[in-house]
Amino acid sequence: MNDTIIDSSLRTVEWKNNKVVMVDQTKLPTELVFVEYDDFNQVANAIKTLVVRGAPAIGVSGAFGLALAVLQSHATIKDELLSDLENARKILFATRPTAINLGWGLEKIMNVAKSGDTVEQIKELVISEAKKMAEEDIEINKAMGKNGSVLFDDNDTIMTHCNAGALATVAYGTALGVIRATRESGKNVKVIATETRPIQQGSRLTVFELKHDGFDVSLIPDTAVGYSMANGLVNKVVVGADRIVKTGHVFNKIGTYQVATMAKQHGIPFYVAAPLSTIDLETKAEDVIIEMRKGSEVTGIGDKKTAPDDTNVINPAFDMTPPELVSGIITEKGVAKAPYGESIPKLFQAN
Ligand SMILES: CSC[C@@H](O)[C@@H](O)C(=O)COP(=O)(O)O
Repeated sequence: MNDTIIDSSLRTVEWKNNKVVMVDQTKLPTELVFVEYDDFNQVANAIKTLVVRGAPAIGVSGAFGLALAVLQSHATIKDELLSDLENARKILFATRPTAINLGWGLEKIMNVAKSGDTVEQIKELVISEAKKMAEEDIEINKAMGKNGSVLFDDNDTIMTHCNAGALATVAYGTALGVIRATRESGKNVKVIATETRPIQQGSRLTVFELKHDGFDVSLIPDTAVGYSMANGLVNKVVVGADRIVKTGHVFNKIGTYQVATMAKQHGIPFYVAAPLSTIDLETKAEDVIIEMRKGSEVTGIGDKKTAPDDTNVINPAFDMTPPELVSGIITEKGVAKAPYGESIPKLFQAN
């Protein structure tokens, strides 16, 4: 680990001197490395290879990718610039299919671009909107944290899965934002983080950022979720989400469904924290695409092989948790409870 100071000003992704700067999450927890991009194709590759990951963080990264695309374009008229942007949008959009925030961020920027008249004006509009989205992400996470903190009590031990933390957002986090806000409200909480095989976002990222932040955090293998719940080691769960549909079906990191099912079995409240930008009012649960990733993530850990050659692998990156397992959905506009078909649309009316 280099000696870069990690403090509350650390941004997972940001715009600096007409470049996109990101924490390279593939290097954590051993090295804190920042990468700098001036080409939207590099941003697309960073999203695809998980240099940057987490639904809100890839939403903002997509927006910054389009901000680079306006700077890269040689267009002299509006239509040419919009066509260059559309080309970049498609490349960025094709990187990862499940988290809706990516498409949301790209669409937001495209709409802003279309509202401009001249090439110069569009360039300014796109860059300032992308920067605004990054700043708003932090505000939204803090509002979400505050709304969620009332659901947690002094001395709770909270389980979380994957990384829905500062590193999955621009800063502060969604599920970990709720945990941070709970502590900021004066309550003492402990955290149990699942390892989250195969890419280990739990051990590499969640434990890294919570330890850095001075939390009492314990790491468990994914296989110890049932043990922890059955033995009274945990009394609440909060996770993030990559997409939530109108019916309250939650798409999140693979393994979330197992955690939620086990929580139901033990009468442990299971909460989901996500911004409104993660909610998809249009798509039906059965139509959401689950990203399937390469088998080598499962047949090895890093460079070390852990399965025989030519092993068949099924490696879905996300799963779906049905609404009957979800105790509440925490957003920046309030907490939705079942029936979600009614409470989720109401969150948008409050907007
Ligand atoms: C706040 S993002 C939602 C998370 O809970 C989680 O599913 C996640 O980190 C996203 O997966 P990832 O594959 O790491 O991009």
